[in-house]
Amino acid sequence: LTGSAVANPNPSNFDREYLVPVIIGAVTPQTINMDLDTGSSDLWVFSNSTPGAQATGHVVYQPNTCNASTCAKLLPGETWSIQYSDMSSSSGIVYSDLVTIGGAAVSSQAVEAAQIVSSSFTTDTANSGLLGMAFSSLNTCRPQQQLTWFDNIKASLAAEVWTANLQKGAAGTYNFGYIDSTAYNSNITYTPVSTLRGFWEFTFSGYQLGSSSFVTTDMAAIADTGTTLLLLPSAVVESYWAQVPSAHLEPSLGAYIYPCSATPPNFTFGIGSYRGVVPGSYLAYGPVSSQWCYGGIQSQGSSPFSVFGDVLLKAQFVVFDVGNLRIGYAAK
Ligand SMILES: COc1ccc(CN)cc1O
Repeated sequence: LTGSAVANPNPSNFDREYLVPVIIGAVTPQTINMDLDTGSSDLWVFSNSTPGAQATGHVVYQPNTCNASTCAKLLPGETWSIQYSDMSSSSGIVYSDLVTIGGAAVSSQAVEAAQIVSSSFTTDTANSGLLGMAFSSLNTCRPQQQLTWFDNIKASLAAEVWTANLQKGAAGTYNFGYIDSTAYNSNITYTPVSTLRGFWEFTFSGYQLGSSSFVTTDMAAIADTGTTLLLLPSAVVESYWAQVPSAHLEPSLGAYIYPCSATPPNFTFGIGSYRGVVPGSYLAYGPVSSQWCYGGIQSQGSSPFSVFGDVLLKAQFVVFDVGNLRIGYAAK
């Protein structure tokens, strides 16, 4: 078994997130566009349990709890509640239902129906749920923790692996169970993943800012498709933006902005001896005014790891190798 699904950048703004059409339900299937998120492990959707004012503009999951084996089933007493690093949150109840992604189906997947969503979810009307693809240890369902879609399907797949091939301003692909050797043009460099924090956490071997020399230093990072930007230690971020005249940390935004007339420098990361290049044009996130643009590299703050978000991931072919607990990067 294998699967392949399209990854559509959020239509309105600057590749803020990538949405995947997910088919939920057997008796009355619904296609729900969801943000595949390697930084979390809950599969949750806007639903008929979400207050109307919070669900306006969203497709909502309507579980068909009919009386056959293929119907949705409420999991009695199960609830979930999650808060993300951007302080957004959601919570609700849990059903079991058929969930198909790119032709690969899980018959009894925990589908977490939202009863409450925070405002930034409500306003993001292109996104009707999150599809957690981190490790199941982070799943918030209680009292019985639930498995991610990938954990449920992995034994049926040709290989316990999936890949992300995101694109700048264009549709990309998530493939499940196989590696498409036509999708990249360098060898894939793998490095071990630590699951101790439940994320796709790994060590990268250093970085290069623009045309400066490569700084060799082991650093921790997570690969997070659910984070838009590239988050690095504040000292590195300061050095990066120092290369752009007039770029500065804007106190009112808590973020670096730079003159839209400038193109930011490239960012290169190391995985062992592999060098992954993020073109400067990928690090231009979008305008905050007619003159000033929001940088694609920002500080990781007090986080103990950097966050390789979409602005970096879209420049690479990325292999999430669950079977071997490793992550792979290749140029494309
Ligand atoms: C408000 O939108 C989101 C909040 C948090 C995540 C997960 N990092 C994904 C989102 O699309």
